[in-house]
Amino acid sequence: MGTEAVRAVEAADDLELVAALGRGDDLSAMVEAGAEVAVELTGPESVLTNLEFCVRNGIHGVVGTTGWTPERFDLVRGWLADAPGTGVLIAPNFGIGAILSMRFAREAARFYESVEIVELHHPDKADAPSGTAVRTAQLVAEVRREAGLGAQPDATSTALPGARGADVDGVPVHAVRLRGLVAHQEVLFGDAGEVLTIRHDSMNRGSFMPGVLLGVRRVPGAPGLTIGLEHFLFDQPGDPVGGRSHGTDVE
Ligand SMILES: NC(=O)C1=CN([C@@H]2O[C@H](COP(=O)(O)OP(=O)(O)OC[C@H]3O[C@@H](n4cnc5c(N)ncnc54)[C@H](OP(=O)(O)O)[C@@H]3O)[C@@H](O)[C@H]2O)C=CC1
Ligand SMILES: O=C(O)C1=N[C@H](C(=O)O)C[C@H](O)C1
Repeated sequence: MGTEAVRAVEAADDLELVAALGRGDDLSAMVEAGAEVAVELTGPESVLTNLEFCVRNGIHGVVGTTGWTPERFDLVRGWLADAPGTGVLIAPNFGIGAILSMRFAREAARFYESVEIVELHHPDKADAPSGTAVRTAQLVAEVRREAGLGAQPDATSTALPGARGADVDGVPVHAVRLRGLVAHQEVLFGDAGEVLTIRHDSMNRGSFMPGVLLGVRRVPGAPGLTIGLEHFLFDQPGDPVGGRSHGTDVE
């Protein structure tokens, strides 16, 4: 992802690549190079150190690294509270189709008694379930709560550990790791006599780059923490998903 992002920024006429850092490189190289925005694509074990450095130095952050928890988001909010004017976008998925599929899942959620998510990725992925699946489950669960839908039907009384997936906000999420895959997700909705499947496939990492570039262009104008690229994609006035006020959390 980092290699693709470097290529994408270099190819963009309106952006300038001033630094490209890898493991072990001195983060202060970003400050010395005058970086305005940093794109963070490493792993769950290093993202916090890198992002804290950026925020403390007034460098806006576009973060694709996954493995986030509510406690980790709170840490970022704490740093940003001391850095008014600095923006951080944390995007569980930069793929336009993935963001659309999350939106479609939100739309469908109130109509179905059952919902489960299957995410499928390459076996080099560190975190499970994927950030996208966690985010999708949370969005679906929020809509189910608002619609007054209760717990899902499930008569399972005996199961091997993991057989019913991870419980994310009441939504079972199943993670497949398979050589040959890139990044894929199915959201399965079920009700009496019908099943709706919303599937998205990322065929290569280049597919994430338009979203990365959108984040880089937009984050300087969005102080505070923004979770989800949809807030930059769907920001027409009156749009309930994208409407945002600058300087506050947007999730
Ligand atoms: N939001 C989105 O749309 C997407 C998000 N992702 C997420 O982005 C992250 C990266 O994915 P991917 O590129 O596939 O993973 P890779 O493992 O292929 O690449 C991660 C890179 O980060 C480097 N790295 C590790 N630690 C540090 C550090 N402290 N400082 C600088 N570089 C470091 C690694 O170096 P080394 O080779 O030495 O280990 C490696 O080159 C993951 O969290 C993944 O889930 C991925 C795809 C899309
Ligand atoms: O690690 C990956 O590859 C991906 N990670 C992100 C996630 O965890 O959702 C986005 C995409 O699925 C690819």
